[in-house]
Amino acid sequence: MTGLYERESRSVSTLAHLRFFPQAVTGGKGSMLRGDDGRDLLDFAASWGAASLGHGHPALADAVNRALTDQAGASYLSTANEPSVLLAEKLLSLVPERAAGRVWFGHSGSDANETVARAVVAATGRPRIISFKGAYHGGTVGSVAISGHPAQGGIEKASGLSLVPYPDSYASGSPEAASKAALAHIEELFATSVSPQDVAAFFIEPIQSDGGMLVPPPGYFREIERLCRKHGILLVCDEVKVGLARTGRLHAFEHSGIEPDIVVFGKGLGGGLPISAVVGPEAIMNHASTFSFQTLHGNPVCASAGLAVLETIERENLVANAAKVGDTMLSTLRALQEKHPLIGHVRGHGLAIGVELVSDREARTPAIEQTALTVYRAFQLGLVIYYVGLNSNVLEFTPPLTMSEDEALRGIAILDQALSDVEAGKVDPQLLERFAGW
Ligand SMILES: Cc1ncc(COP(=O)(O)O)c(/C=N/[C@@H]2CCCCNC2=O)c1O
Repeated sequence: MTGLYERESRSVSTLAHLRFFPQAVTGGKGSMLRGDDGRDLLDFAASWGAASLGHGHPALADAVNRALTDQAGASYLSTANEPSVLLAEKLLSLVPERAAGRVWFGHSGSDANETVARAVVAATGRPRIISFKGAYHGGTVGSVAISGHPAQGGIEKASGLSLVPYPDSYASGSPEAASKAALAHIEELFATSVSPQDVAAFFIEPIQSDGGMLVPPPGYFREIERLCRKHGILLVCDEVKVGLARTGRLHAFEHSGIEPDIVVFGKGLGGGLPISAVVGPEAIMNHASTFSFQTLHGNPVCASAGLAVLETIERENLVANAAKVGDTMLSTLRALQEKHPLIGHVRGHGLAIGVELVSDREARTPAIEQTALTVYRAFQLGLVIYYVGLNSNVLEFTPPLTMSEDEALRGIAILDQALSDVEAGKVDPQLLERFAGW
């Protein structure tokens, strides 16, 4: 345990802790973080996907410095400011026509999804919302209320919420079986307990990330879109973690061939600064004033960061980089399945990848302790990677969009060693005593 980590334990609250190992950093550049012990750490997490441009990207630093040096206030509540207007105009140009109405800015994916959950009910007069078991839409009261992640069990859900299963092709044995089962559940819901005309919105993740990096079966979300259109249900796509180039397309929903009514952005939009955005139809987004606001929403510094991220994604062709480097990672990880019995399934698109670890391939038994030991050992060897999943057994790869192929292969080599060490019983489970994970 390093000095900084010990000092943190005597000063910073644990309320926000989601800790897997004693990571303590003092700086970073590109795909690298600098540990307080001076170690170079290769970052496959990018702070849960927020550091989309890596660390210390000059375009982001320059944009933030300019916005702070000539500061157009610190909010958009009671004044327009140029950076937030420019960013709104840019986002409107990037989403499907049906969503290109107005843009709301927030600080986080949580406050964005919470705002959508309230606005769709208020604007449509429909009291119900559908979302998925395993979904993580946020950590605030109103976003937890429409989430389905087991880590939030016991926290109150929205009274009109229906949670339905997300199709899991690995658990179901095939994409076809997964899609059929998940769609049958929705048909049953509409036939027995929920009138579709009462449903304001269906919240989806185009890849369910905290639920285990679940990639939806081909055609599944086209069918969900068809049902939504048929019943006048707004399709809300939460692109907070896997959006904005991460999957090798600008929007992750493009892989499913759908056009959401409302698109939610966060995390990587700010490149490490707190900004989120909701882009949706004018009828929803202009339903009222003084409906959802916090003082620093739409501030010009974070809006400038968002503009710099979108411009850098275009200028450095990061959509193509995510696709290329991600394909290399997927094929390299799949090759490792031959060597490591722990690897049950490798899945993802671009730089949104999940590796599910199992202790029994036939039964697909979640390898919960081995997953925790693997990420701890990887950290000891110089790689930062976290885990997700309903059973906390899915390694999550969300590296900076700027990561190079060489860095990707170097990180996978470290992971290879970590898996070998865990499989050989060389990693002491007592290391996990102070790290509760999810
Ligand atoms: C699809 C999706 N939508 C919304 C959110 C909430 O974003 P914020 O944590 O910025 O409020 C998230 C946040 N995800 C969590 C953040 C907490 C740590 C666990 N890992 C995540 O990526 C998300 O993945």
